[in-house]
Amino acid sequence: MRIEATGLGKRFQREWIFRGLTYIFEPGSATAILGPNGSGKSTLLNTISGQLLASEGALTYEHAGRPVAVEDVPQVLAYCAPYLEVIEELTLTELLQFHTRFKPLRPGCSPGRLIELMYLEKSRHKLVRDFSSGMKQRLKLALALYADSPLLLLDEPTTNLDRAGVAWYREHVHATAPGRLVLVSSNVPEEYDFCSQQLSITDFGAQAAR
Ligand SMILES: Nc1ncnc2c1ncn2[C@@H]1O[C@H](COP(=O)(O)OP(=O)(O)OP(=O)(O)O)[C@@H](O)[C@H]1O
Repeated sequence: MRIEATGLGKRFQREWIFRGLTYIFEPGSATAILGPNGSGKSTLLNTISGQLLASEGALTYEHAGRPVAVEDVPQVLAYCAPYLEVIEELTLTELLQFHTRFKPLRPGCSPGRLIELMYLEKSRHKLVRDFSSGMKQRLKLALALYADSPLLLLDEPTTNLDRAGVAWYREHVHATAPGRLVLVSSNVPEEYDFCSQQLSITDFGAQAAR
């Protein structure tokens, strides 16, 4: 997956959140999007994923040498973010069966295997609503990391995770990132230190856009 941003800008009403971003996200690369709270990292990820419309500039997507239309980006995208929820009325097993009908897991990974990888065997019949916040985050991360998708977006991936959870994230992001285009929005080095590229939003974010 390759994404090219040209003169990309986003504003809400009169407030520019970022402006003038020209950048190529190369296939197989991992990029950390860095910046303080409120600087526009999530807005940038949502714009790049096509969920928010850019206010100016252009985004082009390419996968396996073919252009991808913005409306087809959800099919190639796996996204984990604090503001994206899973269906809480289902048990873990039901949720995995439902979710993977639309977002298949990578070859060789089944819902049963994912439960083992998450160390959630004892909770397979528990309602997701009754998961702790850390269990829920591990579930959301596992669904994104192990999705069979060439584009992986992670927004503050260790939210709600304890030390063991952070170590789990690091192990599994290392296992699943290679070969995909990965963007990580973060302030925490241990979330993004595997990324070979860094993009500081303060270079084209709200301050720079004024
Ligand atoms: N839908 C919206 N309408 C108006 N303003 C918005 C909207 N979404 C975000 N903003 C504003 O855009 C700015 C950037 O927010 P954003 O969530 O992208 O920052 P962030 O860098 O991800 O922050 P954090 O690190 O705290 O998650 C903030 O000032 C926020 O209030």
